[in-house]
Amino acid sequence: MNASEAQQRIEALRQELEQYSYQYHTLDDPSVSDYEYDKKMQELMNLEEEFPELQTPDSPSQRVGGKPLDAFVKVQHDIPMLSLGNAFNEEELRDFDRRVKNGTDAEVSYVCELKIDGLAVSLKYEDGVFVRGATRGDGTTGEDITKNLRTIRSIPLRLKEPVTLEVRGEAYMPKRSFVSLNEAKEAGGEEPFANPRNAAAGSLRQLDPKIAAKRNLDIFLYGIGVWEDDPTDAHSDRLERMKELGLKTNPEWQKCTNIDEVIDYVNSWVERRPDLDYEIDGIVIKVDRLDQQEALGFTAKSPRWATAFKFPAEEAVT
Ligand SMILES: NC(=O)c1cc2c(N)ncc(C(N)=O)c2s1
Repeated sequence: MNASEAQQRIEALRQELEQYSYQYHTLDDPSVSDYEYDKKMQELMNLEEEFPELQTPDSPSQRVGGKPLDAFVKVQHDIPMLSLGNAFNEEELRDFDRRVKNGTDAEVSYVCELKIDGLAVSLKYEDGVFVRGATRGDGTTGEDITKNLRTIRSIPLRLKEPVTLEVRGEAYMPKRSFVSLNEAKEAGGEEPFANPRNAAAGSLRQLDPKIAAKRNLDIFLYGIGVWEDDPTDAHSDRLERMKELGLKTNPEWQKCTNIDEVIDYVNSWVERRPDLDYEIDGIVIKVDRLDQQEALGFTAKSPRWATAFKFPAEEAVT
């Protein structure tokens, strides 16, 4: 096989492997057997080894990259990753609703989303290619953990369209993975992690990507930072658009036309919380229309157009 034939075969294999990975990790709907996937991946790696000039960083073969880092590089967030104000009961949710209505002139709809108990991260895509991933850090300055985030199979290395944007989300460790990781740690005489959030944070702060790659981490994306020519005018549109681009969003979000519907949604998830395969520590409620978000603005550290209803700490995952 000559270089141009290899180039064609490599391109075809990359497309196939990216689609398989998207089906399996993002849609949770595998389209081929692991054997088939591994066979194609091995063929791609063999071709990239035979023709190293054809290797590119966005190749599916490059998920678990290189040698350990010496340290994490600091990165500045173009738009701060803020924390959320909290509500702990129904009355405080109604107070939030009153404040929102005082700050807007029209009817307000909300979007409710599960508050994932993991590590907040930012993913940057340029012309559709994943170029940088960072921790939230103090909201202004985070750490570059791109190599570790590339090992999360549900993070696409290339979006379905060549869009330039920065998205925010929560990397997390599924409950089942947390239990088996702690069993392995205890069997090896190592200190177990206290909870899945610490396990996810600990895994993503490893300097060696090979360790993160073994931790079966996952992610839900839920927000936008910088987005050139953003075509949306509501948060719910953004969630739909992120999904169209191949980004993994949480399927349980719901639009609510008033605070009573928000309270019903919150109460329903108090009951359903143990059924989830990942930990949540509450519900995030956001004003849906972006122009109303803009009118409401921010306090020194939180948006006025969102709040987090907090659940009591979940009983330990064992
Ligand atoms: N600190 C924050 O702004 C957020 C934190 C989280 C979280 N841990 N999980 C989900 C969402 C969401 N769906 O918006 C948010 S937003």
